[in-house]
Amino acid sequence: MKIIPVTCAIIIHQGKVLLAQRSEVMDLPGKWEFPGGKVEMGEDPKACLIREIGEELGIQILIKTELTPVDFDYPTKKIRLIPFVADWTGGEIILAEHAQVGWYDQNQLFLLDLAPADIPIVHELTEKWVNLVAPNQR
Ligand SMILES: Nc1nc2c([nH]c(=O)n2[C@H]2C[C@H](O)[C@@H](COP(=O)(O)OP(=O)(O)OP(=O)(O)O)O2)c(=O)[nH]1
Repeated sequence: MKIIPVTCAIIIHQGKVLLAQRSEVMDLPGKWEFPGGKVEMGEDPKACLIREIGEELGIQILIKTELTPVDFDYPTKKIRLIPFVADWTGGEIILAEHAQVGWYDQNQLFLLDLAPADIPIVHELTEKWVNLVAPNQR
């Protein structure tokens, strides 16, 4: 089975992280994830993420750092989830696809019913938190 590349954004704002809950009509209904989506043929992953965040949330982001991609096999597909830490630089959030979004403290993330591919990313985020978030934002 071919691996589908998917980008996702860890948007950190005022010391909190934006998580989105997938809606009933999406794959993995009800699961929480970092917003993003599939990379199109020939598309640069960062360009994909900027496009997906614009489409899904209606906001602009500035991509800062890439975390470690996660390969995950779901029953019907294999994905490579490519996470980028990003700042929210403009626009107001208007949901186009997700059921809801929320801003969470780093230590609340494991309380959510996360998409399984996101769990290693949340671990890495927790480990690197002090390096990723300035002291006045924590
Ligand atoms: N966007 C995103 N998708 C994730 C995450 N974790 C995870 O397992 N996935 C899965 C869910 C989907 O099976 C796949 C991404 O599909 P998607 O539905 O978000 O992407 P898309 O908007 O480009 O898809 P489509 O509706 O056009 O087919 O990756 C995550 O943190 N963010």
